[in-house]
Amino acid sequence: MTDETLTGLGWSDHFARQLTPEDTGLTPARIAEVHRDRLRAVTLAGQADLLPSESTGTYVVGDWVLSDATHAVRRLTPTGDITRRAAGRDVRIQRIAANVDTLGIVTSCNADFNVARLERYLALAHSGGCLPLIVLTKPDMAEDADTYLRQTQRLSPLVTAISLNARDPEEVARLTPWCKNGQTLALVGSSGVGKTTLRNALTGGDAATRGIREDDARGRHTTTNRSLAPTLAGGWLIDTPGMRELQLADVGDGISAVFDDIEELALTCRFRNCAHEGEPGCAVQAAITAGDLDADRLTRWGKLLREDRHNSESVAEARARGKAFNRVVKEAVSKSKRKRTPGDTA
Ligand SMILES: Nc1nc2c(ncn2[C@@H]2O[C@H](COP(=O)(O)OP(=O)(O)OP(=O)(O)O)[C@@H](O)[C@H]2O)c(=O)[nH]1
Ligand SMILES: [Zn+2]
Repeated sequence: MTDETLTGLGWSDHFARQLTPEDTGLTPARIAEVHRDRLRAVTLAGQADLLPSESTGTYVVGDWVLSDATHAVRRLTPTGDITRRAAGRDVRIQRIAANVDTLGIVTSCNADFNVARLERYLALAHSGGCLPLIVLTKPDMAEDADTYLRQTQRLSPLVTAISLNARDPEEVARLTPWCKNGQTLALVGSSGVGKTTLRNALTGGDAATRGIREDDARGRHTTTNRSLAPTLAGGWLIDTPGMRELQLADVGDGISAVFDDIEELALTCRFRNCAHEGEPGCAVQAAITAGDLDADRLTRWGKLLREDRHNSESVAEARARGKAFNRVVKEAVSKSKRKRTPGDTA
């Protein structure tokens, strides 16, 4: 099942390898929208509405499923998941999108620009198994657009950064390499940085942008659907709602990748548990003194690590609590069963 057209939907060997003889008769479908009681999918035959075989919360935009034309019979393991800690008091990891090739991290050349936030998104991209691409919008409105680009390029030699006016379709066309030939690009970033404007240019759509929506007396102001939209270049675009409550959890590997320079230095500190706060023989502090490492960067690394640990620990704790609660319920149920067993005089 390596049909060229399936490749156009984002299919690859990664999914083909998961097929078993039992799947004969089922066809691959890619989830484009998740609704309360049904899934909208794209297939080789066009769009299809499928009934989920698990709770719809199991599926996210970008997932591949095998379908019998009515149901999503089986969900295939994705190449990676973009996740976050769910907003609210419940501690829960929430999948946001799956099978994303490139995470387009959108920020604008103004007050939205924030190095620490970019680093969080880079960690998120790494943990989600996708390539990070930083898109700096509104350079046309900034006097010093180049300084933003330079700061971004300094983040990591592995990061590609592009500065473009999202309102100019010719400039937006520079994003084509990341969303053609079945490639999936997902956009993340604060509200108002230009994601809808980019989406419209890339897909030929006409979703209302923030500028237009502000004139709208009904006060709609956020993009709520997370849908998979075909791009004009033959790829796919996932536009997630403004992730203002982005909380990192379980992305320790991503943080290590983004701050590999510091983690490598830390290996050569005299003490294995060095906190890099002035201990003797600290290689990290030595690098700061020598001007090889930015002290702010060390602070941001520490903050992200603490955030990730806090959120991930809470997740583990919540799981443990859930298990303990289940045990109590089970014990109570089996006790009451024992009581009701006929002939049991105990
Ligand atoms: N001058 C200029 N304006 C831009 C650029 N990108 C976006 N805008 C404008 O900024 C405003 C916000 O853009 P949107 O595309 O709605 O932002 P968004 O990220 O989709 O916002 P949410 O849907 O709330 O997440 C609109 O008025 C756009 O026309 C740019 O590169 N240059
Ligand atoms: Zn140290």
